[in-house]
Amino acid sequence: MREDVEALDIRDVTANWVNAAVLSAQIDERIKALADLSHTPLFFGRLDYLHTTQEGQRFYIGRRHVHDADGDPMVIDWRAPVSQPFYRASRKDPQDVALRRRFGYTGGDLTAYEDEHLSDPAEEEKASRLLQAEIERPRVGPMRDIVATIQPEQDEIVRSGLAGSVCVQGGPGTGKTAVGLHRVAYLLYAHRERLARTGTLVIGPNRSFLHYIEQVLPALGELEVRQATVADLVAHVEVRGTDDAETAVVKGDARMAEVLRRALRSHVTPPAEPLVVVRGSRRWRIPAYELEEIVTELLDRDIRYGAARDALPQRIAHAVLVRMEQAGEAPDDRVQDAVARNPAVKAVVKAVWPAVDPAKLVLRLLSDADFLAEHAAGLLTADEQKAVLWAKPPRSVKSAKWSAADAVLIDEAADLVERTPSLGHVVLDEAQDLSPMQYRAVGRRCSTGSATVLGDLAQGTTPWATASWAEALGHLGKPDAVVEELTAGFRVPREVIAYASRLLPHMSPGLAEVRSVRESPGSLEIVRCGADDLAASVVAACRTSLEHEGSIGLIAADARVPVLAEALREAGLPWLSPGEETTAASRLTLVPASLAKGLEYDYVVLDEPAAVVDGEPDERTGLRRLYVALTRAVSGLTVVHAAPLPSQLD
Ligand SMILES: Nc1ncnc2c1ncn2[C@@H]1O[C@H](COP(=O)(O)OP(=O)(O)OP(=O)(O)O)[C@@H](O)[C@H]1O
Repeated sequence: MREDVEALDIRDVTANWVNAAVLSAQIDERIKALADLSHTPLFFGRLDYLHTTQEGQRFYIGRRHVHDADGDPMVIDWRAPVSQPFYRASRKDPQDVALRRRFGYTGGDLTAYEDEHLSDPAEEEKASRLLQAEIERPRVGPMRDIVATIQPEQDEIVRSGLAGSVCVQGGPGTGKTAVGLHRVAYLLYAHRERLARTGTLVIGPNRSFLHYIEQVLPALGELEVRQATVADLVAHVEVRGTDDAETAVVKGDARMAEVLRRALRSHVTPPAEPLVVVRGSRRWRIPAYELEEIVTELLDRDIRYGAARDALPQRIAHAVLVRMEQAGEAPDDRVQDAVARNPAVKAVVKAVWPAVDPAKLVLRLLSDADFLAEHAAGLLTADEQKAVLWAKPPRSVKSAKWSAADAVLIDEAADLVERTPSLGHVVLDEAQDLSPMQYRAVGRRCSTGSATVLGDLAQGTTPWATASWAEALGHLGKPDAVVEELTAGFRVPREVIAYASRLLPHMSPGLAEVRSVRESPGSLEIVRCGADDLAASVVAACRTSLEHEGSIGLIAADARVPVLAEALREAGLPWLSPGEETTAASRLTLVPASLAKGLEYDYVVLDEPAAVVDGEPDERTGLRRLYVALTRAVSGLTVVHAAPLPSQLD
């Protein structure tokens, strides 16, 4: 295929040099896309259909489509409809599949295969060893794709249609992130043209997380997907300030949207004076009550403040034209445009419907107690108003110490003034941590598209973390999204997840425990030491973990990170920070507990669980943070503690 593209002669098919340059750039892209990747085999599966239906057809399934010299398919793209039974067929529902074969590779070499004769009642169901080997394959570098081993319940989410939004609740390591990314790849395949026009976006909690997942889609051949944090989306101002929890909760509450709406609309002042337009020798007069009718009509219609402001001069001009017609004139559109641009009309618009800068509007709300009280009446209590008001009001938008929550308020105000363009599809990962106002900010970026919302209520660690998906989806503007639950755990071995799940009843009662698909006895070790030996014991545990292949994460309460960094330095153990790529030479990452969410390591050493819990403002958040830290390990977890373990782990 590559040689075919390389041999293309475009001299006779291009009309001019621009065409030629564009076409040859496209050809270069195609050649690049067809490059061999030494560790990525062309196919990972085979399906043989029963003779009765597909004439005994046999398909090889891979990451991309491959055809032979005659153009006949040799490998089918995993996203094509014919590939679907590879992921979905089962003994209960064989979907006409006689044989499903999975291929195993080591490096780029074919080293194993596994057969299932789905239509043979005599054959027993067995757990896939290739799946287990794939999960336990040591990790170096960023997250990998899972195309070869997507599970049936995951596949249903991956292939659900573009029209509907989906929300996935799933415990740690159930594959939510993987499913979300593969869904984007699937949607781009199934709706390529539409999404190329409207765009797709993946939203993650922080830079290091985005860095960790950024290679998955390119490895599947999808290079066009944007990635961002919520903060990136609302970067209208520079964020230099922070809020205490109480303030941030009020600022993130959906009631703030109504406060902003009222405050913005309060800028519209009913006209008190009539309008007089002079044209040539004639004067046209529109009385104040008629201007007011026009303004009221625009206010009542649900259009953006800015759009209404743009429409107002034409509405007024129309009223003038009606007067002209009544007087026997025959004005045309050009006259209407000229009237709309008349200085008298412009002056009315400026007085009645002034331009509003979103950041200035928020600045005033947070600085001016009376202005806030007027628009928050009946919405925010006196205490809540006090919580959001700045103690020392800044002088200008530039000098204000905006917080992350303020930036979201400005985004809301900006959208009230001018509609935020919507993308075709948005994937929102770690969604449980968003405030209602943040959900709204994401929601307006997919208002005419659809969303995939991924999260785990038990891992919510912000003071505003959502308590129910129904509520969150309401704020997102997708109340009809289907909520799916993933309960099979791929990352964390059974023993470790069972240990972490002891926390569930104390922090998120009612949520289902993850069922691990992997039994790995000996994967959990708990080491007790004296307070003076803690750092040394942690370093020793890291050394032991480093004897294994793969990545090692040392997770600790944020406050303990400097102490441990020093201990590692003294011991001569090099380490990385989250977001820095692990390599074969550098495999140990020192992870503050606040950044551990969404990440994973082959072996994890967890420093002093009690400190992780105590690092949070309340016990529930502390236990949730600990739950996140306890569920990052793929092959082994060593917990090292000097202080007593939190009693909920007993
Ligand atoms: N079907 C699968 N085949 C192979 N590996 C899988 C499969 N599903 C998930 N995994 C692996 O399990 C691990 C956890 O997946 P992922 O990070 O997507 O889970 P998550 O639900 O987002 O976890 P968390 O809640 O901790 O963020 C990853 O290494 C992923 O590649």
